[in-house]
Amino acid sequence: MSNSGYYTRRSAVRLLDKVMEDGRLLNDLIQSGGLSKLEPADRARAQRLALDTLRNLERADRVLQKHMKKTPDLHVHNVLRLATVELCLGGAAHGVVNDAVNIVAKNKRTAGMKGLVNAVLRKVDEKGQAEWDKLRVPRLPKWLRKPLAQAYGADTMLDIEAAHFAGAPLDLTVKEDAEGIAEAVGGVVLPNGSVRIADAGQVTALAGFKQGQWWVQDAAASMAARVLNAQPGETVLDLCAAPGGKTMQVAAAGATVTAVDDSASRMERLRENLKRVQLNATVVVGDVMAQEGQYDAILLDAPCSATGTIRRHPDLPFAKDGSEFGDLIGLQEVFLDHAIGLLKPGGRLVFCTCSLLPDEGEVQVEEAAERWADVTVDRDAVLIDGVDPAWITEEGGLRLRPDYWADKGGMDGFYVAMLRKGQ
Ligand SMILES: C[S@@+](CC[C@H](N)C(=O)[O-])C[C@H]1O[C@@H](n2cnc3c(N)ncnc32)[C@H](O)[C@@H]1O
Repeated sequence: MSNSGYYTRRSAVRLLDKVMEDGRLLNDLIQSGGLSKLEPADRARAQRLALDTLRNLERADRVLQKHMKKTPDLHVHNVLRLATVELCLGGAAHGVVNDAVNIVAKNKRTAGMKGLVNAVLRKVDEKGQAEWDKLRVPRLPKWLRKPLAQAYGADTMLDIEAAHFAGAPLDLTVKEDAEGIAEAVGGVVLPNGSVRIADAGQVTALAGFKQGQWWVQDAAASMAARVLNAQPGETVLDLCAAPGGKTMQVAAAGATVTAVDDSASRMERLRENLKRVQLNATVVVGDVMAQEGQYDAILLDAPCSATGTIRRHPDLPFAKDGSEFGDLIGLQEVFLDHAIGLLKPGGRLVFCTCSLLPDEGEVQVEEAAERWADVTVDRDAVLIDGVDPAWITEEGGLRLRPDYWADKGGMDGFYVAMLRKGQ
């Protein structure tokens, strides 16, 4: 790391503090300028340091416990955690330890801890790496581990945690010619038609970005629009659409799309995305519940706990505690009922969430089918390319998990189901 290492590391620690203290998500912090004072290369490094620390937090704490009598305050603890992860992943001790000591020393509130930070990190440097290699794969915090273990069993839970720890490759959804694009970007075509790149580097520098030939979207998330299977000329309502990964798939299929989302800033990104890939949609910044009309097909990608995306967002288990999930589940139910009301007779609706919690997937669909006498779950519709029939659940939806396709680099946790309205 260059001599800007100090500012980079201090910024990364500040991100960690805000995730853990204020429950803020890393992406939101970065998008609202959390790293704006850094040069682009240092910004990327700070983000990577924060992500590495969160992914390895349990391991860092286990190593630190051995060399400290008491847990220090959160900020000092985060300085130690970040440095421990760097040291144990092979970082050069001189820079790592000096910067950690300076971060603590230059803050009046924590200056008195600089001796401790120095002493602890010297011990971590001496012994940490040998201890590190013997540590277990980090586990999810109890509040999330418990419901997931209940849903999937203890063994699967370990597989899911291993997938979270492994992180995620970059997946692209292509407009056309997956083989050609895979060759151009040095990737492979996945069984569902997405293109996967193991070590992508800067996304905007990849072949075909400027020409709008593809967009970034996890392979699992791309399954929702594939299940919807929009046809040219159909009217499709994309509810909760921003930043538009699925809108672009539906528009690319030739359907007439209306994309709705109540976040003006996220819809600005959707507009930019549509422009880059040269596709069209009617863009509505508005509430799901305010939508009217009748559509051939609807895609509802409801706001959810996002617990399926922990591979990419290891901050989530530390920023959240599950307390807002009840409200989200309530919202999903209300949105689902409103969306069903907007279907033409004979119309179809895809409900999806990037959640691993059955309450945000299987249970929603099962209960909606009970509430609506003229709505059925179409279990054949989810059997698309790349789907193992064993992934189809009792009520007829598709449960995708991070431990699936383990040999290919996994996939996000996701749920998709197709509901059909009677004539
Ligand atoms: C899972 S994200 C959507 C991702 C998007 N479908 C895609 O593929 O890129 C959920 C979205 O729901 C939107 N949302 C939340 N509450 C909403 C509401 N009441 N009305 C409209 N959109 C809402 C959020 O702004 C967020 O963009």
